[in-house]
Amino acid sequence: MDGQTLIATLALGNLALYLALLCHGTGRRRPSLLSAFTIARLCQGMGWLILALHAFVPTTVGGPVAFMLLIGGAAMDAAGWWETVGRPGARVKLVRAFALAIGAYIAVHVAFGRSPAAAAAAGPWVAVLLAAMAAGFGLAGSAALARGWVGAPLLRRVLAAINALLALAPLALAVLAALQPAWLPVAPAQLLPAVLFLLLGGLVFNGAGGLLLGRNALQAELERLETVDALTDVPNRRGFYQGLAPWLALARRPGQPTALVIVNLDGFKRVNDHYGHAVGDVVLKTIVDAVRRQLREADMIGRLGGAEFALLLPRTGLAEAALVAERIRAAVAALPVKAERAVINLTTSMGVTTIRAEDSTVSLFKRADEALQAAKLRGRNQVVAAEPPAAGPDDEPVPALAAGVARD
Ligand SMILES: Nc1nc2c(ncn2[C@@H]2O[C@H](COP(=O)(O)OP(=O)(O)OP(=O)(O)O)[C@@H](O)[C@H]2O)c(=O)[nH]1
Repeated sequence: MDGQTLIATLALGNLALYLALLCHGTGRRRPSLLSAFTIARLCQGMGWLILALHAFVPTTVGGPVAFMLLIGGAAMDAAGWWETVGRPGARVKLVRAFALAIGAYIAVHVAFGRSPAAAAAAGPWVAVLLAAMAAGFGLAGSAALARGWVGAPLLRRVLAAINALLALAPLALAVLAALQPAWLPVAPAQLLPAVLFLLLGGLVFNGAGGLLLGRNALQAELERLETVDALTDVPNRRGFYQGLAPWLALARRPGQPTALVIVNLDGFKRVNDHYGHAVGDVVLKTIVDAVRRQLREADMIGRLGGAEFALLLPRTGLAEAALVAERIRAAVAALPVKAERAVINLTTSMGVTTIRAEDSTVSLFKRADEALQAAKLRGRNQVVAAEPPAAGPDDEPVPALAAGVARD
């Protein structure tokens, strides 16, 4: 294929991908009009199109505009890779770097554009400058893909390597053409189809690779949401039960006790009714954060549903667990939650128990729930501990509960 056909193919390929990305989006989800990859495809499609239509567009204007669109597309591709690995903030830095690149290119263009002789002499170095800019953005994308190299999926590592190659190969050729053209096997102009061919391969590989990476990320997120609550980012009921299972098994052996606390927000329905669901969500997240701050590293918090949470406190007896619960109750009661223009104060009721040798998940939660219902019945904003198991003749006496904590 000759250079012109390859340029037209690159224009068509980028614009076709742009249209596909525009139409992407399921159900009520809007097409990804502003996603970095969508902008990148539009920029590069237009850049290559201007070059393909060189017979109709004056070179003095068309050339610089096309190259800037191509470099802008490379910057957006890098931003897209950073978005793919969960760092959308990188886009701002890359846009700033692109603004600097434009400034440098315009300065060079103005400096050498006045005399045709100077422009011809500077030509190879302008090519080096453009290749260096593209390489910089290509390597920025490659760095995003290479994050956490050892644990990263194979596809990401291959994409990182290919993008680094696609960034460095044209730069190396441009430098060689400027410094030692005699070392090149063919004239620099004849290398153009090879470079374009490489870029075309990169477009197809990156398009397919990006799509597969996106699908993998979605799959991983769906698997995560099977055990994690999307709103509060703590284990959901299933995740909590999974974390609880080994402790239930351990309780069959004599040893350190493990406590379970059920936490329920008092009158949470009124928050939703009065301020709306969005404010209710903020309140839930803020209270989960406050509770987390009161827990140890080994403790676990999970969301059972609605405004109800469970705490697993390993190596904690009934009296100590009641103390922890009381500390959490006081912390939440003293916490003013700021949401929109409202400041909301909420209280919690809690039921506390410890895992017994004969417990199943059902019997354990039933006991903690009964203690919680007792706390609600006694007026809310309090902690109630379930009755400890009846002591056998050889058992140690059960220690007294903390002052201010009731026993069911
Ligand atoms: N904002 C928000 N609200 C939720 C969510 N899940 C459940 N809810 C609401 O949480 C409220 C739970 O209320 P309940 O626990 O039944 O009752 P309450 O008003 O807290 O009263 P008591 O528990 O009796 O003190 C209901 O209004 C649910 O609609 C959620 O993810 N976000």
